[in-house]
Amino acid sequence: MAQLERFARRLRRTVVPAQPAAEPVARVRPLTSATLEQHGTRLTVPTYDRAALTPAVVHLSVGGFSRAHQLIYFDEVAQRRISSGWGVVGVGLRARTLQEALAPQDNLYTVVERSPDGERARVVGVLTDYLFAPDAPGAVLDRLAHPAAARTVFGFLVEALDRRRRAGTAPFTVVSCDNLHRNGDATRAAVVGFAALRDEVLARWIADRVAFPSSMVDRITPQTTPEERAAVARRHRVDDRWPVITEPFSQWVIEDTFCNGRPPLDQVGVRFVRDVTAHELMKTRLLNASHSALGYLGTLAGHERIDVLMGDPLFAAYVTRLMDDEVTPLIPVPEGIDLAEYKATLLQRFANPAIADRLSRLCRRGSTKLPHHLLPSLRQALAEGRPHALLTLALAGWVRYLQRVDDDGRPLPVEDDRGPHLQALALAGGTDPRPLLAEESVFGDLGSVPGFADELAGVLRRLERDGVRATVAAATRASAR
Ligand SMILES: NC(=O)c1ccc[n+]([C@@H]2O[C@H](COP(=O)([O-])OP(=O)(O)OC[C@H]3O[C@@H](n4cnc5c(N)ncnc54)[C@H](O)[C@@H]3O)[C@@H](O)[C@H]2O)c1
Ligand SMILES: O=P(O)(O)OC[C@@H](O)[C@@H](O)[C@H](O)[C@H](O)CO
Repeated sequence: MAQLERFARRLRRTVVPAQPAAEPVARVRPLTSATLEQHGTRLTVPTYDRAALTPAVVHLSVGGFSRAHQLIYFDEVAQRRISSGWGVVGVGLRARTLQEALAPQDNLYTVVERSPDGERARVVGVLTDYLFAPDAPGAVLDRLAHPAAARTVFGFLVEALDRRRRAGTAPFTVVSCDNLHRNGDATRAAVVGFAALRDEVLARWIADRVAFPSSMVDRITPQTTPEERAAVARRHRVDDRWPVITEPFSQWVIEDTFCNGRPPLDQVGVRFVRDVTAHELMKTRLLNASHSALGYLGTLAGHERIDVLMGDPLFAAYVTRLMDDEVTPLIPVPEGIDLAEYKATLLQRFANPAIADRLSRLCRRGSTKLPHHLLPSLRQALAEGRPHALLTLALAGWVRYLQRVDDDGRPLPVEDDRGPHLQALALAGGTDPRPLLAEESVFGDLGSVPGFADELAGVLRRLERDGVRATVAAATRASAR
């Protein structure tokens, strides 16, 4: 629990107050290598020689989260002079926007860590280069191994590994940082499967020689809004085109199976373990499932932010009971973790008003998240005859959300690649979830578990008849008895 204790200490420590005391207002300067020294009088900036960094890590798909999480750990490795051997090259596959933002600022960017007490900002320098793959596939492959034309993450990885194999070079380790069950195994299956489509020998070489450690990543990082960008300029006098706002808490647990050198991340707070499963289950089944439950039910009740929702005793009690009564009995406790303390920290993190995470972010991509975070608990509770009314209510919240109207009749935006299809099924069923539950790619066999469809239908009827607040209150009361 050392990490959690550090987190609590950091929350208590005084940092830049959200409303700084009056002081002479410094000029807002752009962020570039040339202005770093000036920003250094107000913010933490890289003090290491960026030009001396070896670009040893390629991060595919750089988003707000990776900039606030994985890259911070590598930045710490450089900043604390542990090693200059772990610079990061970012690769974008979908959108050019981040490259457009970072190129004029020499790939520097600001991360603002916000707690209820105030905030601290640092400039991250460990991103030595950023490539937009569709514009520069050869350069991306050069970084990973050496050139060709690929389009997807798997295409790039397979091509690069093939070049290494042909050149007799050792393969690299592939670390997945997605919130997926056994994310390393899932990545291995996808990469090996992709390779097998073109060359069985290559596929076997990858299966035998490449390490795909699973990892658990955690740091709540909302999407940066234009208002946040303006606030960073106002408070920290740094004109960053795309800063990142994040919380003080951060956790990264990785399986110790690297095949070709391991970054010294253990010296900057990363935990290496033999098997990450217990950590991953704790995080995804408690944090991510609760996020989804609060996202859907809170949105139906007309809320927009999770910190405000957590200030509503009804929802705070609901999520506490959901975690304590229904999820905790189903998950193993990772070594060295005090689950009660972990859950208390989660409640505190959700309620952090300085982060003000939007429920719309928590609601997106339900069809990919629920099958990993919520449905496994529900299925397991049903199989073991354990309490599951609050999990069922969370699922009913998603069904109602797919029907796209909140309790006051306001329309809801659904951000999900499979949204239109699932919405049509949810709407066709009304309070009968059977058409939706028949979608086995999302629900597996849940629809055929005896009695479950009727149970879910009962909750959907109550939501329609009594509204979300009364339904949440009744289910939480019943759980407490
Ligand atoms: N934000 C958080 O609090 C948080 C915390 C832990 C884990 N995560 C995980 O990190 C990942 C990114 O989240 P984020 O908040 O940074 O989002 P984001 O929208 O800021 O970044 C996502 C990035 O991935 C790219 N991308 C999306 N789909 C892709 C695809 N099919 N192929 C290649 N690139 C693709 C996007 O272009 C973008 O650069 C998600 O898997 C999320 O679950 C996020
Ligand atoms: O990023 P998503 O859409 O998979 O999930 C939304 C949040 O639950 C997630 O980003 C959490 O904030 C994160 O997993 C915390 O570490």
